[in-house]
Amino acid sequence: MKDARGDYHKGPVTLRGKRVPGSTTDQRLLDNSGDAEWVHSDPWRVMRIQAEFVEGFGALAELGDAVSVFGSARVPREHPTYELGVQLGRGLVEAGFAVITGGGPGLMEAANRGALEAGGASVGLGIELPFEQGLNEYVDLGVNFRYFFARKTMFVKYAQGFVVLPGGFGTLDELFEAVTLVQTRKVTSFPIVLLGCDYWAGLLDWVRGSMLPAGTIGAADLELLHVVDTVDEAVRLVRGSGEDQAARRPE
Ligand SMILES: C/C(=C\CNc1ncnc2c1ncn2[C@@H]1O[C@H](COP(=O)(O)O)[C@@H](O)[C@H]1O)CO
Repeated sequence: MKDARGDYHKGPVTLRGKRVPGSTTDQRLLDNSGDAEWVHSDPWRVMRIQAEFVEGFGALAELGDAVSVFGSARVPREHPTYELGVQLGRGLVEAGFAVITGGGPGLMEAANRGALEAGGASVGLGIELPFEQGLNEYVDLGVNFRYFFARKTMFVKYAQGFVVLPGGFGTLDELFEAVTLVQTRKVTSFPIVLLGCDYWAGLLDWVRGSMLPAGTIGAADLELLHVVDTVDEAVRLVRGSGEDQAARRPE
């Protein structure tokens, strides 16, 4: 609406001069003619983003203790690392955790499969991709996201820790998002476990041999990553942190 000075106010936004629209918001709302391009505009995008958060929070609020598992979308079922993923899903459920993955194929499917077969909650947070394959068949609670950043919030908000299986760029993105949140203390008591010493050795060497001497991380930051070779060790590390959190929880 226009004020006495002729300024046009649209929520917190003030428009002046040639930016003042020739029609009011109500006029545009009630005018059914014209093209439908507006549904693809940023304000509508914000509504869809909000809806993703609301739906994600609603679906996961009662999940209970959970661990997010990341790993390659490309590892086939016959590969030994797939079996490691199945065992991880199983081990986490036996330790009392729900398992949250990206809901896709490969090692996500493996962890969901282990979780489901062990009788636990098996969550898949799917993402809309051009080459999307849908949720894997071992997900029993699935939420599909259009936006990576909304989905990432769910991985952190509803988990007590992360276990990271071998993976590519997607897995590294999720790993370093978590590391940054812990490093900047946006989340606390949040173990990040890399499962597969051989696979992760090169990355860890580079972190120690290049990042540390360059001063882009501190020595204490190295402690943020736990690298292990067995499911038992991974589960022990995330369970340990769960106990820390329980001890600090108010009565
Ligand atoms: C590549 C293929 C399918 C991709 N489908 C995905 N579905 C769900 N989540 C995915 C998918 N691809 C990547 N992600 C996320 O990134 C991580 C795996 O990425 P990487 O590059 O394979 O390591 C994973 O944790 C997901 O959250 C068809 O083969």
